[in-house]
Amino acid sequence: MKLITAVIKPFKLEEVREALAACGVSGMTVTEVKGFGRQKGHTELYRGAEYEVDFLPKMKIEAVVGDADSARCVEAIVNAARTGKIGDGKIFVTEVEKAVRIRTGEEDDSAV
Ligand SMILES: Nc1ncnc2c1ncn2[C@@H]1O[C@H](COP(=O)(O)OP(=O)(O)OP(=O)(O)O)[C@@H](O)[C@H]1O
Repeated sequence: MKLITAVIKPFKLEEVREALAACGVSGMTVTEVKGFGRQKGHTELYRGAEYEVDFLPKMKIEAVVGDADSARCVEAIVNAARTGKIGDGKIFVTEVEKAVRIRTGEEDDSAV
């Protein structure tokens, strides 16, 4: 299994959620975060206003998916989250050793 962590522009959350659902992703965790990338010190547009600050609001999406689905999900996120402007975000993919659905005790691929 893989953990896909995507940091995206907040207004793209719904589009990314729909794109992941279309990929068969059945669960995800979303957190409001702040961060910066290379654009630090430069101007980024957020809700129509220009900011020159260190940290900008972002949404972090975490989804654990089967190995076979990972590449397709990453592509779906890229397509849904891209505006072509700075600050579109990043995607990180990491290995997941174990998953358990607490209610049933199902494990790994059956649990995600
Ligand atoms: N190396 C990193 N490690 C962890 N989080 C990161 C990293 N780079 C970016 N992020 C997170 O992703 C968010 C969006 O990154 P951002 O799109 O600004 O990256 P960038 O490299 O500057 O790309 P761009 O040139 O498209 O703006 C940041 O606000 C931060 O929360």
